[in-house]
Amino acid sequence: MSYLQISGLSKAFGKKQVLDGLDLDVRRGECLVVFGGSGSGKTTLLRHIAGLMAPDAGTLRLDGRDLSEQGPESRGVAMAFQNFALYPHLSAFENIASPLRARGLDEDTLRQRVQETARLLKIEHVLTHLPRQLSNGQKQRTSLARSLVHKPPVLLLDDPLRNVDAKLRFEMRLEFPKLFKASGATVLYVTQDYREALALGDRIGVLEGGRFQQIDTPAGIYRNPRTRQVARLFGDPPINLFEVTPQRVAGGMAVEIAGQPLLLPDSRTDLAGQPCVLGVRPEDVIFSTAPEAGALPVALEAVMPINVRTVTLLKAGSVEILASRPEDPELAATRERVPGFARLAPGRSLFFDRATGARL
Ligand SMILES: Nc1ncnc2c1ncn2[C@@H]1O[C@H](COP(=O)(O)OP(=O)(O)OP(=O)(O)O)[C@@H](O)[C@H]1O
Repeated sequence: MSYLQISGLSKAFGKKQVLDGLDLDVRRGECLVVFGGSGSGKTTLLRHIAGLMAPDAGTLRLDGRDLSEQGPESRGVAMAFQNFALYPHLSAFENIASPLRARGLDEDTLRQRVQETARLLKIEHVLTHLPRQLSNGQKQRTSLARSLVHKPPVLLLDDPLRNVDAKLRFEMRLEFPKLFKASGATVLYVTQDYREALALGDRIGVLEGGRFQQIDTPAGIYRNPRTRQVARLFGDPPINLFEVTPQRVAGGMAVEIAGQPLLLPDSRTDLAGQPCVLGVRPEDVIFSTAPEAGALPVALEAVMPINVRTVTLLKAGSVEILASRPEDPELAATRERVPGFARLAPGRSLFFDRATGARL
């Protein structure tokens, strides 16, 4: 059942049609990532949901209620921006408490809520600090705590990791899914980074041309992109694209690449004779030096080692272990705790001296 329902949302700025009849259904408690290039209208969409902007056409409903008559403060929607502005003269505690004070909450409940949220974000130890005494990561967490503290039913996050360093981005990406689930909020999360989208979204909406081109799970978007454009947006190195006309051959179907035949492993006989574009992800191209029937003759010209991986956080008691595997959207979509076992790859352990740090 859809919780936030947007139908036919349109918005133009002058001659520029930014949103063009956009439809979106968000389920209660899910994290929906709004993914799209710069200027595709992601922030504009969030501003409409928050009530900071009125649409030219279309309707927005939250839990069955029409939002058009409701001002920003009565919608139950919290929005956090790229630049998390903290009040410089207030402690982290008071910054987090500010939305509760504005609502006139009693002191005991307020303290309890702030503590609880700070614990969730691992900033209990810096609550007395002023913003200038906080590291960037702690500032980030403090502003997130401020967005979460009054338990908004809907949380809108506008590219919150855009301006943070790589290490913090990585840490927060690992923590966000658990944090969102613990908060109970329905989250709309804007990003331009496809890895972040794959890592965080229960579903991802690809915004282009004023509408969602596809809304699907990360694995669905990655494995079954609806268009060539969507296929190209996800994946680094990008998907290989070849203009081909599949033909029936003895043993199945084949295409011609650079004048040489390549046997297709999938029997798409319905495409025989139809000019089309073949898309193959780099991880699905298998190179070998041994000749194989139906394989395309190639030469390996260059090698570039890069890390396109799916990273997992494992816990043995309270000990955290990072593990990574080749990019794996199915695994990346895991939100539940999965019991299992960890082994070490043979011949890869490095030992260092405890006192000097020297390699043993
Ligand atoms: N208030 C406004 N007045 C005029 N044009 C606007 C206004 N707000 C947004 N735009 C234009 O609408 C388009 C979409 O802007 P928006 O900020 O929604 O994009 P975005 O997808 O969030 O981009 P980015 O990822 O770069 O933040 C842009 O071309 C922008 O210049």
